[in-house]
Amino acid sequence: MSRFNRIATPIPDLLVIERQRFGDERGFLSRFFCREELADFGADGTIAQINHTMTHLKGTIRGMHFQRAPHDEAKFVSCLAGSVFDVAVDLRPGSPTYLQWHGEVLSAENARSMMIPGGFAHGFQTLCEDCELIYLHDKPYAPEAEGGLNAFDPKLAIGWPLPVAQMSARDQAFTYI
Ligand SMILES: Cc1cn([C@H]2C[C@H](O)[C@@H](COP(=O)(O)OP(=O)(O)O[C@H]3O[C@H](C)C(=O)[C@H](O)[C@H]3O)O2)c(=O)[nH]c1=O
Repeated sequence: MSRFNRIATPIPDLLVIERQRFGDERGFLSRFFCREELADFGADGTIAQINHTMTHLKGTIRGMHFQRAPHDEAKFVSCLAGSVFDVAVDLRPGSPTYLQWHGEVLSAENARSMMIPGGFAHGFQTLCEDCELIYLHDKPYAPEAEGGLNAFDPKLAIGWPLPVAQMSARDQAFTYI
């Protein structure tokens, strides 16, 4: 019996994973990640780095970030506090869904994660205050290989749900495609 539900998206290989919860009067236990079980969904299972972000202001956008090959990292993104609109953009050369984006609400409540293969840009907008995300990366941080898309690039036309409340200067400065 798998402890994860696999939810397909319109972009091949980009998946939403829903964690099952085993509840009792104390609360619940859920398996957060499982190399064996998620391998069935195409996850390589290598974890090179785990990052944790806290974002205080509702409406903040972080992204859209990626690392260039050979540092192009797969990410397993989960929200453990609050709720975010999580977005991945397909940057894989030759992909039939090249430059298409898909967004999902990830929250502490819905126990959903975005399983993002290498070759995607990633970003999110917070839907409430004090949102905490955990990222599992299959390759280490390589600042020299970092790139970014402008979250408001008309060529992407990402449907952010809220007016933007805050963005880093770096993110604001990303040029349009
Ligand atoms: C990504 C990363 C950053 N840093 C350092 C670099 C900066 O001094 C500081 C903040 O980095 P940055 O402003 O790039 O953080 P975010 O804007 O939240 O970027 C992240 O958020 C978007 C949505 C992502 O998908 C990426 O995982 C990541 O790029 O942490 C590290 O030391 N290690 C790391 O792995």
